[in-house]
Amino acid sequence: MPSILPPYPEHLSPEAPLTRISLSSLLAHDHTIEAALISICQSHGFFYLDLTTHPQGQHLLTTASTLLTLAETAFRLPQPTKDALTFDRTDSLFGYKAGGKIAQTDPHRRQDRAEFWNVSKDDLLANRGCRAVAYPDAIWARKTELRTFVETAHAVGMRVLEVLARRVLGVEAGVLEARHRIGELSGDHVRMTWAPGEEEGVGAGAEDEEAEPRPTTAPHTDFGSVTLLFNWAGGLQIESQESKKWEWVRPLLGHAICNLGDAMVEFSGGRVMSGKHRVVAAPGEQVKSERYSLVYFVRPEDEVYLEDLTQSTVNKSGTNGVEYVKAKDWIMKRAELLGNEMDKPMESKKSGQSPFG
Ligand SMILES: O=C(O)CCC(=O)C(=O)O
Ligand SMILES: [Fe+2]
Repeated sequence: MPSILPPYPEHLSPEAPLTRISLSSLLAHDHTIEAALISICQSHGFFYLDLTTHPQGQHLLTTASTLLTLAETAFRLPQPTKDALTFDRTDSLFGYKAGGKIAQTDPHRRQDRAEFWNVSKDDLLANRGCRAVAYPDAIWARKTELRTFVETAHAVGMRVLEVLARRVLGVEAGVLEARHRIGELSGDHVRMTWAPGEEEGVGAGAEDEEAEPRPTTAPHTDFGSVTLLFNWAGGLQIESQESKKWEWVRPLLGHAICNLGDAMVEFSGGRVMSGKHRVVAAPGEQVKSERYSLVYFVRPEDEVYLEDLTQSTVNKSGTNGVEYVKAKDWIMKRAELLGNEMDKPMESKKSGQSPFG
């Protein structure tokens, strides 16, 4: 945990009612847990993943804590060093993003506060054909830990996809597996995020519940398949499907927060959900603390079509009225919406639009 974080407020409402799924049970193919997972994915798509009782989970927890120390170093690099590695969003997703961006999907058009370092899975694993982005030495020196984090997080994501393939899409487990091979080029990456602390009283819900807070990370749905998130301070909120109100997500020790992204909405023909979320100033006394998070995005391979896999025959040419795009193009289009340069929202068949995840 970032050095001595003040406690999360005891009573903070509304709180997102996230179910806890045990990684041990999931890896043991426990039917009750699989059923719970399916029902979550068909409603809001967010859950806590209890990592405490399985060696793979414990490994993720230890590595996440180690990588937090890397994040502390990487965001403290001189601003010109960070700026020089800014990704341009039309060509690459990997490198640095400063705060101050306005998301196209944010109706309030407020500048975000979070900085990102996005480190590509393909660079870390030296996958054939990767672009080999130049990361700062401080990051590259920790590539061994980053690599094991990638391998374990990817394996956990694949287990989630395996359950959904068989029991929601009604296809063989291998159908999704074959579209998310770790050794093939994809938009998968480790994201470290950082945002400065704020003055007391500026947090969402602090005084005026209706006031629109400046986002740390603007409202979005993730656009990959599965996301694994580690955060230590509060501030993450999920939009309730029913009330459309923002609900707080309490960080839980020993747990990751797991959610589905829009690629899974496409693959499943709309049978699963990618929940809309955002990050605002941490609640209570935590508001003054710097906020870090660590994310792994499992995404489809670059050459994979974002098609509805529940349909047995798919016509990619568009002559049946539906034109499918390849994951690489889809992800780049979504990423272009990150900044404030773009005016046009892009079209999607089923999922909500978001510039971030
Ligand atoms: O920082 C967090 O808690 C969430 C970050 C997030 O949603 C994202 O990077 O897509
Ligand atoms: Fe996200």
